[in-house]
Amino acid sequence: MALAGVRVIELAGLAPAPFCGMILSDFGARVIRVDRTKVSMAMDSQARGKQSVALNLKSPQGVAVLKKLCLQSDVVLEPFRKGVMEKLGLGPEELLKANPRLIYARLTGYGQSGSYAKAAGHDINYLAMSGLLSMLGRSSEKPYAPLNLVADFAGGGLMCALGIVLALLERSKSGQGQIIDASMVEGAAYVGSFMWKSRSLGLWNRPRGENMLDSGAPFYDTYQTSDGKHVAVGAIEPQFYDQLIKGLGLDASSLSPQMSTSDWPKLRRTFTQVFAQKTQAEWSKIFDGTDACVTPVLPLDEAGSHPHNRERGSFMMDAHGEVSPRPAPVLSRTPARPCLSRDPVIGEHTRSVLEEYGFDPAQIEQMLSAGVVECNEAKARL
Ligand SMILES: C[C@H](CCC[C@@H](C)[C@H]1CC[C@H]2[C@@H]3[C@H](O)C[C@@H]4C[C@H](O)CC[C@]4(C)[C@H]3C[C@H](O)[C@]12C)C(=O)SCCNC(=O)CCNC(=O)[C@H](O)C(C)(C)COP(=O)(O)OP(=O)(O)OC[C@H]1O[C@@H](n2cnc3c(N)ncnc32)[C@H](O)[C@@H]1OP(=O)(O)O
Repeated sequence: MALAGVRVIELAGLAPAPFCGMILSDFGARVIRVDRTKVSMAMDSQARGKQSVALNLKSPQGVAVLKKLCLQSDVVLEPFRKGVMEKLGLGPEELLKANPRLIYARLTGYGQSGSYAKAAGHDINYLAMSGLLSMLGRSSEKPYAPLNLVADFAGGGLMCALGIVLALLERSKSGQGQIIDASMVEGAAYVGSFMWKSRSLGLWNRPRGENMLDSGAPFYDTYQTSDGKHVAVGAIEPQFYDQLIKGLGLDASSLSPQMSTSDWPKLRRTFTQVFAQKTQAEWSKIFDGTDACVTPVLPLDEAGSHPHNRERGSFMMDAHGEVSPRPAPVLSRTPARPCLSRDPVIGEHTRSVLEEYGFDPAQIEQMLSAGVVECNEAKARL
């Protein structure tokens, strides 16, 4: 796999960093997640392929253990507020001095500088600060955050994984590591660059929810079908729009021109009435195989069984029967091979990892009895 041989130390955090770690693991990196001790259940639901070491970083010995792990690793990924690692004596200065090849990835909401740098926050806050949240939401409704997708995952975990891969590539030429300051505000905004760079095209001239791509256009929206499900319509280009009108059984000459924005509300009412006359499956039968850009709105537990997704194997089932998306993109020669076995129990691999990284059994036993580490391999076998 593309990242085979890369060793990552992921410090346990909330959603974004675990997603970054899962991406690296799916594409072949070895990811050792450092969990807190005295925690019963992992907060990480994106843990496939990872190993878990339970380590108390509030103890000097715990800090020394992490330093030794990072000495022999390629990447350290930390999900904490600015300054936390420095407070622990694990800041970039210390770790890069010991291991100049280390890639020190810092995934935060607001970045390592600026007045908000030490403020708590979550996806919706970062999305709001990026500027993008102001564009999300239907006309006359307040802005809404699309799940915690944009800042946490697209602009956070995924962007941080990109940064790590870029730094690994650069290190293959320079031999040097570096620090990655991954701000979710900036990552989200960067993902949304098109919104800034397409303003000159007049795409966003109207109020929120009245533009072509923000639910203003009737030919770019969702509609309820007679069985209470929905279809998505994205017939932007005239040649696709013509096929939409044809599939709906409407007479184009009786409708207002597609781009007559003042007639969009009336056109939407017409589409709403027509789509409500058939089931989602009936509309799929009509539109599948055409370029009308009409697709079923699939719930999570149906996406994997849709013929197109099934034919591609777009979703995977792990050893426990849990279905989730397969890693993307598909690399032809070195595709990801996601782990299908269960997620690690906290501390399951503490002993094996510490032995591998040069700690002798007596040292491990001493740290175990001192509460510096937790070894839960037995619990994992239950
Ligand atoms: C929208 C998302 C949030 C989604 C969260 C959900 C995924 C989870 C929310 C509720 C969870 C469920 C719930 O808890 C119930 C169940 C519990 C069960 O155990 C698991 C299943 C649950 C169902 C559980 C499942 C899920 O986890 C939930 C549904 C987001 O937006 S996430 C993005 C958040 N923002 C960032 O990541 C930006 C950077 N980080 C930060 O800004 C801060 O970390 C943050 C997030 C504001 C938290 O601040 P906090 O004060 O808590 O921490 P920090 O200041 O970062 O300091 C960390 C301290 O911890 C110490 N530490 C770290 N590692 C260790 C260690 N190994 N040993 C000892 N100590 C450690 C570190 O030294 C710091 O200590 P100090 O504070 O003293 O410096």
